Amino acid sequence: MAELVFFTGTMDSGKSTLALQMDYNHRAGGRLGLLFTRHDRSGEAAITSRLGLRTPAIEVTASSSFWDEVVRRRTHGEEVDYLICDEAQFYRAEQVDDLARVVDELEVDVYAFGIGTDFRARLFEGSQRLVELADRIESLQVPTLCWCGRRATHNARTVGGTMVRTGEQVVVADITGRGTLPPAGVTAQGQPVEVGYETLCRRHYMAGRTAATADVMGEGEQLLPFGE
Ligand SMILES: Nc1ncnc2c1ncn2[C@@H]1O[C@H](COP(=O)(O)OP(=O)(O)O)[C@@H](O)[C@H]1O
Ligand SMILES: Cc1cn([C@H]2C[C@H](O)[C@@H](COP(=O)(O)O)O2)c(=O)[nH]c1=O
Repeated sequence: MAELVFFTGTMDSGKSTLALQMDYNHRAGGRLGLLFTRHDRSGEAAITSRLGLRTPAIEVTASSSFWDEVVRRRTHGEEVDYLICDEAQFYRAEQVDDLARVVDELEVDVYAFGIGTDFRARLFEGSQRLVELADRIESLQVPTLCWCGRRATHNARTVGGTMVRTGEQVVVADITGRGTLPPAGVTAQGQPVEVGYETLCRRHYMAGRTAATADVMGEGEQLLPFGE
């Protein structure tokens, strides 16, 4: 039975790496699949991992139809056994419905990867629909850590180094100080903005405390060892 699986975790938790590993393993097992992404940080139609892997992918746009893509390819004799869908938080709800239909009616496995919530701790449209429809939801196994040592659960956005809670939902950018992107992002409309992201535990997300403000912590607050 084909299935729709949603692999989710914070930014930088290894989703794209896992997406490429899944593709590699299925391909090695003789299955054929298609790779999709939307707004990858590289600015290209590709799935890129911070471990250095990069594989070309089909760019999903607001009008893309997964159903049409699979049916068209199969009509031309192409085998399609599975879909790898990265940055799935950016997909429209209708496109996730489409993915579920591809699973149920075409018997194609769909492996979707994405962050659950945005910088305001609100579900992205694509992630919400995946949570509603997926056969299984898998959390990434290697936790990213907050500066305090706790497991990070939230994605904070900084503008010019300061954490913000308002702004456009989609601003493509990297974790501050990591990756190849400068500390700048680009909105869905292509506007440049000075944006970075940082993964935080809920406590520090709610308090608005990023690593930059850790050295001016309130009294009584201590760095915690990993796991607590
Ligand atoms: N130099 C490195 N050495 C070991 N692991 C690394 C290195 N760089 C990145 N990683 C791993 O890659 C993960 C990020 O993978 P990636 O697939 O880009 O994440 P995501 O798609 O979730 O944003 C990090 O959490 C870390 O585990
Ligand atoms: C929290 C948040 C993130 N984004 C963007 C930033 C990155 O380009 C991607 C996430 O990429 P990753 O592979 O999971 O690291 O999403 C955004 O546009 N809006 C947000 O609120």
